[in-house]
Formats: sequence, C-alpha cells, structure tokens
Amino acid sequence: MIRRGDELLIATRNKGKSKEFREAFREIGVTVKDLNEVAGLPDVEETGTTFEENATIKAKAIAALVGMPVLADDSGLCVDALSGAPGVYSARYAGEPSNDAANNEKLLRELDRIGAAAVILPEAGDGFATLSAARFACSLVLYDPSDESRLAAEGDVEGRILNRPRGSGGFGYDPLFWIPSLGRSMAELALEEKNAISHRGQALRKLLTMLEGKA
Ligand SMILES: O=c1[nH]c(=O)c2ncn([C@@H]3O[C@H](COP(=O)(O)OP(=O)(O)OP(=O)(O)O)[C@@H](O)[C@H]3O)c2[nH]1
Ligand SMILES: [Mg+2]
Repeated sequence: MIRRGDELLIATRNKGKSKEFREAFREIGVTVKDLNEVAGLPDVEETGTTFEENATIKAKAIAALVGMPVLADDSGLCVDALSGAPGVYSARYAGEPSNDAANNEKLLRELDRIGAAAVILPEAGDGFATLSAARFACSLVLYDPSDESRLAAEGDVEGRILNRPRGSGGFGYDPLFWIPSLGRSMAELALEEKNAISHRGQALRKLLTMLEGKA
C-alpha cells in the first residue's frame, strides 16, 4: 500500500508533525505532503473522544475528497496529576486557534493551581524540577478509500513534566517533557533521536510492519 517512490498525503496541518513524518518516510523513499501543501482541502473537526477515533475521522474525511490513501495522526499529552488532561484537547488546551506557547503556559498554571509537588532534578542543572508523570500518545490511521481498508497503530512514551521549558527542538509541549532515561527534554533531541523514541515514531514503525505483512 505504501511503496518506495510513492507520495503520501498526511491529513495534518501541524508542521511539527509533518517534519517528523518527512524525516521518517525519507528513510524508506516515500515523499510526504501535508494539508498545507494541497489547495482546497478543509479543516476536519475532531469530534471523537479518543485519539484513534479522531485519527480515523481525519483520515476518512480527507481520503474521501482526494480518492487516495491518507495517513492521519491524532496525538497528545496525558498528565497523571491532571487526570490525563489535556489528552485529546492537547492542541486546543488554551483555546483556538491552537498556540503552543499558550498551551505550555496553561499546563504549568494548572499544575501550579493543584499544587503539584516539585521534585528537584539535580542532573538537569539549576532550578529544574519535575511536577508530574506524563505520557505522549499517538494514534495513526491509514485509510484507503479504494477498498475502504483501515490500518491503525498506536505508540506512547513516558516522561515527566518540567517546571520550566528546556531545549528548542520539536514542537508543542516538547520543551516541558523530560525523559528520565535520557536525562534530556524532548526538545533537546535531534529529529532522528526524537523519532527513535517518540510516540509517533513507535506508532509509525508498527504501522509499517503491519503494511509489510500485508504486501
Ligand atoms: O510536544 C509535543 N510533541 C509531540 O510530539 C506531540 N504530538 C502531539 N502533541 C500535542 O498534541 C497536539 C496534537 O493534536 P492533534 O493531533 O489534533 O494535532 P494538531 O491539531 O496539532 O494538527 P492536526 O494533525 O490535527 O492537523 C499537538 O498540537 C501538540 O499540542 C505533541 N506535543
Ligand atoms: Mg488537530
């Protein structure tokens, strides 16, 4: 369903996501396009209550319009101390249009409001602490309108929320996401390093393995 030399449309307007997909698919010779590069495609409303539901909604809606297989990603950050919030609302946590800086500020405000206990991180240097365990989760859905087939895969990565941002890579909440096993924030990882461990990278590797099995 996806072969070397193919072009694949990803039903996303998030340039951070497309950058990560572009890098991952480049390794297998597949060119990636996102919704910002194709004129006339709508924003799809995310009315689902789970990542998988939303990824399915996005993939099907766009595939119906372009008549080709489409990959969609729905993902987010689930924070233990906030009972799993922001979850499926991660992009719109601080309101719409979505704004990474405002979302990060709201996350720290909410953790402060509930009095989340700060655990000092000596290995991170001056003034850094973590406030809660958290995970990034990603659901990928590849939908092919020619036979109405749907492939779905999930990935997640565990970490802790930092009390202040660290690093300049990645996107979204990456500067606030500390990975204890690496002793770095997600925003301190190079693109390939992030893809090697991230929720999105794991989901994508699972999906590609499923596709190989079908070929
Ligand atoms: O720091 C982060 N590193 C990541 O790797 C990551 N993956 C997801 N997220 C957050 O979760 C929202 C997804 O929401 P989402 O799946 O609806 O995507 P989106 O609305 O940004 O674009 P689209 O794909 O829907 O067009 C994003 O906006 C981010 O806030 C991440 N944050
Ligand atoms: Mg979205």
